[in-house]
Amino acid sequence: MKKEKVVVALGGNAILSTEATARAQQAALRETAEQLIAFVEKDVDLIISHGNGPQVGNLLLQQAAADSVKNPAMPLDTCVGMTQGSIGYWLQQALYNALEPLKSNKQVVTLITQVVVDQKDPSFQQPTKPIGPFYTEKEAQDIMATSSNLMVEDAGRGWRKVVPSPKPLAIVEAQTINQLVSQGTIVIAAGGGGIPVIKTKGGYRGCEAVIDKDLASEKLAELVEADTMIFLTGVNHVCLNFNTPAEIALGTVTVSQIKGYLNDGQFAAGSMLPKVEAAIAFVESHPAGKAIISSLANIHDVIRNGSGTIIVAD
Ligand SMILES: Nc1ncnc2c1ncn2[C@@H]1O[C@H](COP(=O)(O)OP(=O)(O)O)[C@@H](O)[C@H]1O
Ligand SMILES: NC(=O)OP(=O)(O)O
Repeated sequence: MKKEKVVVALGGNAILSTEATARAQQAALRETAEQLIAFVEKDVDLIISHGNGPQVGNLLLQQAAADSVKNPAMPLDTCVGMTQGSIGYWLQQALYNALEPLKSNKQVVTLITQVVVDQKDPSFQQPTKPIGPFYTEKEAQDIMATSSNLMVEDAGRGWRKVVPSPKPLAIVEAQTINQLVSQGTIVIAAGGGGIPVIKTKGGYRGCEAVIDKDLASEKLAELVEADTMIFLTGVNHVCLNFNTPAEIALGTVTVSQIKGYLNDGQFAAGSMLPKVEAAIAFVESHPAGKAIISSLANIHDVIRNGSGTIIVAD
């Protein structure tokens, strides 16, 4: 019998909780992997993607700090590839260790993934994706005055560097991902939104940008014809009137209903909005499928009891 194919997009708190050391991120991913084992117990075909905003911004700073003729700073597309490698390594190892007590013979692989974008995407002229550490406004103004960096205020949390974030159009390795997952391998793919590449007459070429991981994960789910797309973030449900006394948690909603809430401005740009947009895009592309937005901590309830916000076709 054909297994359910699930794409899980991991939010920032799955990787980085307190500090950005390798040890702390590996510890966070150990806990994440233990939660993700619920999908192995359910016996689904599993593809996992993840973000890299804090990590790729930190890596760029490290590159700039060490830049010299003999040790040149790497460009942003290469840094995205480097974070796919490091976060993929941590998660892959954590998953193997979490699988060990189950005596499962499941294999786990991290796939370096290139995501095709349009060279003319307006985001190249107007950077929108916050990456790296947070700064005070004063620090941000000083950075902008002394460098070519563009900084913006990020959802009330502080100021961050912003980089272009073009829309994902296609995934170069989609077929390989599908082949691996159909053999029963857990595939970690499109990490950090994938490495942005443009298609030229001479072949694919990397470009300096960071793709939104929710949009890239949706594109991946579409291309591998997933049955279910799950966004795991910091809240159990998408809410109306979020963080107010009138907050209402959404359970199962249709695409039309959630589009209405979106048009009413219920979802914050840069946080819940891209998840809701990606969920809508997935269900519209695959009306038999469903998109779920919930938290890692709630994953057992999502799997067993249909908890979380579930977006379905009308
Ligand atoms: N309408 C909303 N309903 C629920 N959460 C919301 C809403 N608007 C903003 N949020 C916040 O957005 C967060 C998800 O965005 P973010 O932390 O950027 O994503 P990620 O988990 O992918 O890193 C939630 O944990 C919550 O704090
Ligand atoms: N690439 C990306 O969207 O990463 P974050 O979710 O960590 O910002």
